[in-house]
Amino acid sequence: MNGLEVRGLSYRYGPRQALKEVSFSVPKGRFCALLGPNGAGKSTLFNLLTALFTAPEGQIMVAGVNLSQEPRRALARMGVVFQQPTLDLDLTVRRNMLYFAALHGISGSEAARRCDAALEQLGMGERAAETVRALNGGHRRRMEIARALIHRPEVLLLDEPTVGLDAASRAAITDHVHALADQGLSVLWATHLTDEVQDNDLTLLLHKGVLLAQDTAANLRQDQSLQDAFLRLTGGAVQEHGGGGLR
Ligand SMILES: Nc1ncnc2c1ncn2[C@@H]1O[C@H](COP(=O)(O)OP(=O)(O)OP(=O)(O)O)[C@@H](O)[C@H]1O
Repeated sequence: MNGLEVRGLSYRYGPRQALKEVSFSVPKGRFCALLGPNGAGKSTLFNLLTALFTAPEGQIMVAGVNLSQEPRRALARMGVVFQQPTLDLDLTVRRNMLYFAALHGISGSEAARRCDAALEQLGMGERAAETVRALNGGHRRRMEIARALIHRPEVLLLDEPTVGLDAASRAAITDHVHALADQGLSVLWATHLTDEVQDNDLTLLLHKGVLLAQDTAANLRQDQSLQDAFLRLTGGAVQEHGGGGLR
């Protein structure tokens, strides 16, 4: 069974078609990079996958559960890291985590155990007692990812999670999330930064609402850089931007 399965998904803002018949799947234990320049439709796709928008056409299955038919069950199988941080800066890392656990109906020693385990997975175990305000941007992001794991989801969605971070923090976070996929999680990672994608990753290239390609990064790029492969596939619509980015 796939972690995430999307079939024939379309979405319009009035006359503007933001997504057109998008279909893809992310198997269990795979890291899937959703690459696209600004305006490609990544945020629209995320809003549909997280049920913030309702899809008028198409089907989304989360770990085998139909999102439109059983939203609560489907969302319970999904962890989400949104582009905008949503942390209480004045609480400790642990308090933030426990609050989130409580929202999922997890409390007491079970919540404490899960909180410690999730923080360890992101290399954040020693930071549990610090207030979030004292953490740097990279550690705050890692904490948010740990928090998204506390209810043990099967699918993890991340919407441009490294925006605004330095190169070292970006590399640490991408490595941690690749390790989570290796442990069995299905990961969908939206980005416009090609250097966050590894050769073995599934890669979706979204451009103007259409999936132009889906394959491993190695197959897509062949003997080129991924950046150059994108230029080829998008007919030059994607331009180089600092840090291996697409705009
Ligand atoms: N509320 C809206 N009303 C009308 N058009 C919209 C709206 N939101 C997005 N769009 C359009 O839909 C298309 C897809 O936008 P979307 O924000 O999903 O792209 P994106 O890949 O997330 O881009 P970015 O990286 O800039 O966030 C774009 O053409 C955008 O202008």
